Amino acid sequence: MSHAWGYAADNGPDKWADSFPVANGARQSPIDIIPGASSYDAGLKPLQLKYDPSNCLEILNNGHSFQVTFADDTDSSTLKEGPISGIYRLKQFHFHWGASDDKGSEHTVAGTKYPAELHLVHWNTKYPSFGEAASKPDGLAVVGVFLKIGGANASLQKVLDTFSDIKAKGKQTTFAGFDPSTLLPGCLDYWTYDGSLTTPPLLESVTWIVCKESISVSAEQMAKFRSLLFSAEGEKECCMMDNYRPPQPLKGRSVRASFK
Ligand SMILES: Cc1ccnc(S(N)(=O)=O)n1
Ligand SMILES: [Zn+2]
Repeated sequence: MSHAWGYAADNGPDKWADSFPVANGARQSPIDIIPGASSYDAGLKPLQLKYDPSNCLEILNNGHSFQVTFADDTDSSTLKEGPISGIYRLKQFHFHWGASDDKGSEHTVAGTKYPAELHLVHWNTKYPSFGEAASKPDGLAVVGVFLKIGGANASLQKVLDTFSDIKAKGKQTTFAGFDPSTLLPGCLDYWTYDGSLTTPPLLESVTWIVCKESISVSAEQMAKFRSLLFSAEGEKECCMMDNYRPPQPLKGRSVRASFK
């Protein structure tokens, strides 16, 4: 791929292996989660997510999605327990979504696609930084939450209200005091498996933790997601949608469930 990766026909997921051969690796993400084929593991602990809103810094359109970035210089916004050992710090959260409400999530559940999926990205503090951790097999832990069409989500609306400031690629704005735990479902039952980043560089360093319960989003709010642009100011406008990678081969991996 002579040009930057994206989600179009000429630079999308089917082309990523040209520049990132790990795209065909043994532990790629996302996957189709088949509940009946997952195995309940009584040894899996409840997730311990503790976030400090004062760590929330800014929101950025990075040309592939938008991300909310957190200060990660202390252990004040962390993921512990669950399937992981040690302390993982929250680095950022972002979303993936579709051009219509019948698609958009990266993980699927017995083939069911959701209109969007939230990813909360954490890195293992046994390593000195996110960048270092991202190259280690136990370096990252991403909590995935499905969005399902229903009532408007007041917490999500706080994020959507910044979109006029970050419409184009490269735009960012201050976003302080947001508590990402308000985007979590009430029940934190989860599936977990060993996987990868779902966008280049597709590093196989992620312990995936996918929540069984979804959060709500209204159809109007989903339309707002699609008002963002893949393109930068001055470029031909290209609406940001269908920024999801389809499920990848399981290649013998097992998926464990924290619930019966
Ligand atoms: C930080 C980061 C980079 C690439 N991909 C991901 S993702 N979609 O696997 O969470 N996160
Ligand atoms: Zn993601």
